[in-house]
Order: sequence, then structure tokens, then C-alpha cells
Amino acid sequence: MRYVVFLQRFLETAETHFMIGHRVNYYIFTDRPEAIPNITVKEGREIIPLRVRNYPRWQEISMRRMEMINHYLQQRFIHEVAFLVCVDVDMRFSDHIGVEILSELTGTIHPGFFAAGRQAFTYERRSISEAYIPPEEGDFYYAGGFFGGTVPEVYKLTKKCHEAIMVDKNKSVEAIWQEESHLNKYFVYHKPTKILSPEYLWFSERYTPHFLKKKRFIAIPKNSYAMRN
Ligand SMILES: CC(=O)N[C@H]1[C@@H](OP(=O)(O)OP(=O)(O)OC[C@H]2O[C@@H](n3ccc(=O)[nH]c3=O)[C@H](O)[C@@H]2O)O[C@H](CO)[C@H](O)[C@@H]1O
Ligand SMILES: [Mn+2]
Repeated sequence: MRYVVFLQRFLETAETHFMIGHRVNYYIFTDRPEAIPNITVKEGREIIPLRVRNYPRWQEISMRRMEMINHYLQQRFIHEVAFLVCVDVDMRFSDHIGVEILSELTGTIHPGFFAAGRQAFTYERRSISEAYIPPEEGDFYYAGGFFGGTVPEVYKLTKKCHEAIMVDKNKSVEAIWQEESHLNKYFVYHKPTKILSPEYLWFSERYTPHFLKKKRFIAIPKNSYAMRN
């Protein structure tokens, strides 16, 4: 509900950096379509509000995105687009992001784990959860905030993740990093055909390691407690 405050900057910077020269539909899941800022977008681009229900906990809102995406895939995305790019809204674009990211199935390395070894990945380690990944498996730790692919591939991904989340829910289990944990599980057994570097999802304005030449999409610092409660 409160996250509508991020939309203006998200959309304005996307109009400067995201898929310039291509057709883009911005599908915005919100319980407050009337609060979406009125922004003029370039030709061939469109802002499309999609009403969803609210949930009391931020964790559930974040996780339910798998269900929302899957639902609207069948309802309309399948008729309207070839590729989907699914991202967090508390972000801004700050350098070129174009068709180089498109692939059957695209994942993004989480900026906190690009240099980490497998044992440090924060995969779900409790075997009671559907998101469980055994210690000797997994290639990368992927971010929940940036994935995509063709319509059929994202359909399969979101269906599988949502079903796994519901199985957990029936056991009163919630994976350690919500749908990010389920996404990581999915990618162990359905390898992405393209993996984006942390240039495509960075977490800090200030910190720039020497090897990072560009920051294309950056998280906005937020007071998590105030935003989420
Ligand atoms: C950059 C990145 O990889 N972020 C992931 C990270 O958390 P973050 O700390 O980035 O999570 P977050 O607070 O941004 O929530 C994820 C997203 O859910 C949406 N939202 C959330 C709460 C709300 O009240 N309203 C709303 O619209 C919104 O699009 C938001 O960007 O871990 C989460 C699960 O724990 C998700 O996997 C996020 O994708
Ligand atoms: Mn976020």
C-alpha cells in the first residue's frame, strides 16, 4: 500500500533507461490504482494498473507476487507481451537496460552474494520447507527482485513457486527469504538461460567496488520498519 511512493521515480527513470526504443507495458500490481502518479510515457509504452488485494504482512505481499504474476499471465500477459521482467518497485534505473537481458529464463545475481561461496548463500536450509536446498547444491544466490523470461517460462516459474509457497503455508512454514528462497530453489533445477550481474541490481548509491563499472538499477534506501508496518 505504502509502496506507491516509489512509483514516480521508478517510472521516470525507466523512461530514461529501460528498453528505450522498444515497446513496454508497465504492469503495476497495487491495491490503490488511483494513487498511481500521472506520468506521460513515450510512444509505444503504457502504464497498466492491475488491482490486487492487500495483505497485512509485507512478507506475504512480497510472496504473493508469484500468484499475482501467474494469475495475470493467463488473463492477459499471454495475449499482450513476449517477455516479462519482474522487479521490485523500491528501485531506480540509472543506466541502460535493454534487450540484452531478454532470454528464455533470466535470473540476477544478488548483490550481497556475488563473491560468496555456496556455503554462505542464504538458501532455505530447513528440509520442512519446499524451498529447501541441500548443502551441496546450487550455483548462485539469485535476487528475488529481478527475474524474467518468455511468457511460458515465467508461467512455469511463478506456478511452481506459488504452489510451493502454499504447501509451506499449509504447514505454517515460511521460507527464510520468502519467495526469493523459492525462486532460488526453482533455479537449482531449472537453470536460467541468462544470468545478469549485480550491475543489474545494485544496493547502494555510495559503495562501488572497483570491478563494478555501471550501476543500472539501484535499490532506494528505505526505512524498512516505517514502510512495512
Ligand atoms: C532487491 C531484491 O532482491 N529484493 C528482494 C528482497 O527484499 P526487499 O527488502 O527489497 O523487499 P521489499 O520491501 O522491496 O518488498 C519486495 C517488493 O514487494 C512489493 N511490496 C512489498 C511490501 C508492500 O507493502 N507493498 C509492496 O508493493 C514491492 O514491489 C517491493 O519492492 O527480499 C524479498 C523477500 O524477502 C523479495 O524477494 C525482494 O524481491
Ligand atoms: Mn526491494
